[in-house]
Amino acid sequence: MAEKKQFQAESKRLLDLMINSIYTHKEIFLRELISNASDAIDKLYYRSLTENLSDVDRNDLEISIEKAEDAKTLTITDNGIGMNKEELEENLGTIAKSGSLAFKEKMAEAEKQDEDVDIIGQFGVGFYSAFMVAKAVDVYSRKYGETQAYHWSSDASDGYVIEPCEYEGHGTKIVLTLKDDSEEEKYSEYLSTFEIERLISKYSDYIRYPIKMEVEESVLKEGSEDEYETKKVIKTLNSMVPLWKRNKKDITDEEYNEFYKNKFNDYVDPMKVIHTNVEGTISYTALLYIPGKTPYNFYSQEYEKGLQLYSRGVFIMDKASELVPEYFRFVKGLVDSQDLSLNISREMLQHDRQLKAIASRIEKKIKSELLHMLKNDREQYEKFWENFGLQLKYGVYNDYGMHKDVLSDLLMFYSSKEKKLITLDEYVERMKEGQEHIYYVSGETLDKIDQLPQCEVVKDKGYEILYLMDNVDEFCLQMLMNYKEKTFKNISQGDLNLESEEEKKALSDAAEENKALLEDLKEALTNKVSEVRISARLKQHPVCLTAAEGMSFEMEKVLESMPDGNPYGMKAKRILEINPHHEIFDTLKKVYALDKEAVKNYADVLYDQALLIEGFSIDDPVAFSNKVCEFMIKASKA
Ligand SMILES: Nc1ncnc2c1ncn2[C@@H]1O[C@H](COP(=O)(O)OP(=O)(O)OP(=O)(O)O)[C@@H](O)[C@H]1O
Repeated sequence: MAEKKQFQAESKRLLDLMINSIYTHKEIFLRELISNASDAIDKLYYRSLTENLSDVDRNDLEISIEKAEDAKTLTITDNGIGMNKEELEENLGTIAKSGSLAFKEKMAEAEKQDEDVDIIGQFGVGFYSAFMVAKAVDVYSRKYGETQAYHWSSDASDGYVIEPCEYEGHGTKIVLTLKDDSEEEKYSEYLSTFEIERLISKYSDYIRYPIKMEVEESVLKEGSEDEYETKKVIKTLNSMVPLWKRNKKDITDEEYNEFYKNKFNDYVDPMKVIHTNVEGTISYTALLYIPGKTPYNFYSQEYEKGLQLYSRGVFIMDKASELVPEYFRFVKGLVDSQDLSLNISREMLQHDRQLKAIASRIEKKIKSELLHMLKNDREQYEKFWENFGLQLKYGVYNDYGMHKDVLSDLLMFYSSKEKKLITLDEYVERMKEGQEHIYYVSGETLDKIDQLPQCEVVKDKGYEILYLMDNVDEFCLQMLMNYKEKTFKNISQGDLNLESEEEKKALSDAAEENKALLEDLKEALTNKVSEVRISARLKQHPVCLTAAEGMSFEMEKVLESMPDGNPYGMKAKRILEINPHHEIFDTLKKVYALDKEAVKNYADVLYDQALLIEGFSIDDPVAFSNKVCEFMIKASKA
């Protein structure tokens, strides 16, 4: 008796999840097993072409399904590449590829919340899904080119066994012993010819190898013209035409969507399907999808971009990353070209001229489809933006701004006007006459930004402001430098130059008159601010903090939040601005006239207030609170 082995810890947990699954779409197990079978045949066929294997004939490659009502077994057989002992162990005993951290975390989360729906849909758990419907699974396999076959078996509860066995030919046979029917679930349904045909046509119709099954058909009796008899015939259940090879107008949305979900392991319909046929110096078909939801690991290193690559319908490789640029890495799909060599390897992809040409056209196609969506279906584009906008902004910033021109028309930001998303083009279109800059300001949330004192004067002038909330936003605008010849201007930084000549004069007079006061305030805030000045941007609020040209506050905050902190202590140069029209300024003047020392406490409190408004923490909250109390007590005595 062969030794019983235990599943790797994660596999065991995944299995338990499957066995006890309440997932309503258990029927997907068949699609998963057929998809594995088809992959295995793909691998063999690919080898046969690249290695000239004479004993593999394309016409013999197939998947077959057998059912036995009495034994309650459903068997799926392929004559693909097969697995040897090590591969059985590695592929079926452990969650090899999916054994990633994110997967484990997600699983722990799902277990905690008793939620299996998400995890099954999101990860396309493949082989293990068999255990949703089977109480025992037997896998018989013989690897192509090897003589010994092996039998892997498990009833899931107690590990698995691998032992040598007899097996004719190469490939894999998977026997599922279905669970017993219960009140809630009728597993025996999966043994009905009608149900199997339905599942194959729903999920696996496009599989490029025949899926065969013996069925009973009523046929005319030999020699008779009206008498029928029931005969057993082998029927091919799938049409075998790859979806992307079919005529676009004959494909329904549902077919596109089902294909996407099956092939790219998603459980939500895609938001956009791009199916394009290009004929010319280089011919190809591309079937591209923009997912309807951000993949759970999209913004992590683990996410692998790329398209599946086919040559004349023969699968070459998964995730050919050269086919989509980094900023469109959310696009999933495949490319099939008759002009590509089957022998193309991953290393060669980068240098392949044809592939580069395809990639460049794909990039243009994606962009034009996105622009089309932006113009014709705003709601959908905004949804797209919420899902993947961040990636486009990174795209502008990365590679020293090399791709900014491709992306600038696709960008969106919230704006002060309606607190809605707008494009840069829309901003420029509705700029007021005489407006020179595209104004922006950064902050945590729309509401917080909208309250910023700095916004007042700009809004008063009737200028729109872009509200930036993502870390990358300012970097992205800095990289763009300008849009349609309008430069970007941070309203929290430097001079805004929005005053009339008259106002300018009044401000410089006030500065001149109060020079000593401003100097002493600055002195009181030594090492904290580089300047205290009369503000040209405040209307109602008493104070604000602005940054000198160069580094902005937002950039400082981003640096601080980096994993290695801000090692060189780079800080934005702080300027404390005081509103000369606010009562606090008169108070300062009065106090200063009576007691020059007394303004120091005012300086501290005003500075701390400005820090809080700007979203910084204050150095000494206790001192701040004590000083505010002191002022309150004094006020009550006055
Ligand atoms: N019929 C088969 N023939 C040969 N190898 C197989 C077969 N079924 C499964 N395998 C091997 O087992 C591995 C694990 O299969 P599983 O379905 O769990 O995941 P996957 O197919 O790699 O991923 P996913 O289902 O998420 O696309 C496969 O990658 C493949 O190497």
